[in-house]
Amino acid sequence: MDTLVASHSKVVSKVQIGNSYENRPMYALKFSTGGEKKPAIWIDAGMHSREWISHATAVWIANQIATDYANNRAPVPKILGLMDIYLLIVANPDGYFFTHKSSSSFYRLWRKNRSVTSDPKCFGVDLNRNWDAAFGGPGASDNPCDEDYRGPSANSEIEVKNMANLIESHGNFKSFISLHSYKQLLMYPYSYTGTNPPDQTELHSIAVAASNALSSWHGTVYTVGSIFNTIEQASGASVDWAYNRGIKYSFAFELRDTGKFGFLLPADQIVSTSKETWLAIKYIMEYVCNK
Ligand SMILES: CS(=N)(=N)C[C@@H](Cc1ccccc1)C(=O)O
Ligand SMILES: [Zn+2]
Repeated sequence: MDTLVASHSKVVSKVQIGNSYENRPMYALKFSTGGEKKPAIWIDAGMHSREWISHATAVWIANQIATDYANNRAPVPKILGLMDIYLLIVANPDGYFFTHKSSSSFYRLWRKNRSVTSDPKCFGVDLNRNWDAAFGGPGASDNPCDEDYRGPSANSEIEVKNMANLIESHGNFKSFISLHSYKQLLMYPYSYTGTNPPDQTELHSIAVAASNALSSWHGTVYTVGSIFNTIEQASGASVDWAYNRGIKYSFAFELRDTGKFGFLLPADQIVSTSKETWLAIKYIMEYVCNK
């Protein structure tokens, strides 16, 4: 991040949105051509720490946004002329650190954050169940030892609080994109209910077009739909929270693959995954900035 800011200081800056539970700084990259409170686009990665392809893709995309802007390559200059982009590469720093402590699966496949819970044997809250959106409903667990433990209350986790605070205090986000892995899905709200969101038709058509752009690169096939219909019911999810706050263009990606490697996607797929994902994200951003 520091290298990117140093080499593109006119358009990229680092914003500390707070610290994690274990006191690691949470830095979002802000891409802006100036102006106050311009409409903005949010992209986060790594909410689930074992989904390493999401962090890697976010790093690649950060560099792509900066270099496309510097080289005046469409549509980035147009997008940044109208909107700011906030990119949080590591939404769960403590979990990410934990996944690097050992290659044994207890560490490498850690998903949650690392907060102490009411059960001394079990650490961590699933940050994607801790948001104030149907919190505590079906699609999350109240057992601290479960992978989808929602936490004691909505926004109980400092990492979620930091993200929600930035988005709320900014108040002018138009799009919210959350990168996860794996399963190759491009999804929109809701996850807490099977009821269609009011903007389902528009969100579905954007997601279909974006996934077609993605597939055009390497032939990777994504499935498109609401989170509830496509992957599972989940309460307390970030994308539902964003949509309920009026951030209409809210999406979640499940990046490669479909299970051959799963969370252990080999590093030699990082660049091709990033390039195809960028085509989809670029499509969404351009659509939003034309609205
Ligand atoms: C495989 S996974 N854990 N990334 C699937 C991910 C699905 C989801 C995305 C967005 C909103 C709600 C739910 C989750 O369980 O949080
Ligand atoms: Zn995930």
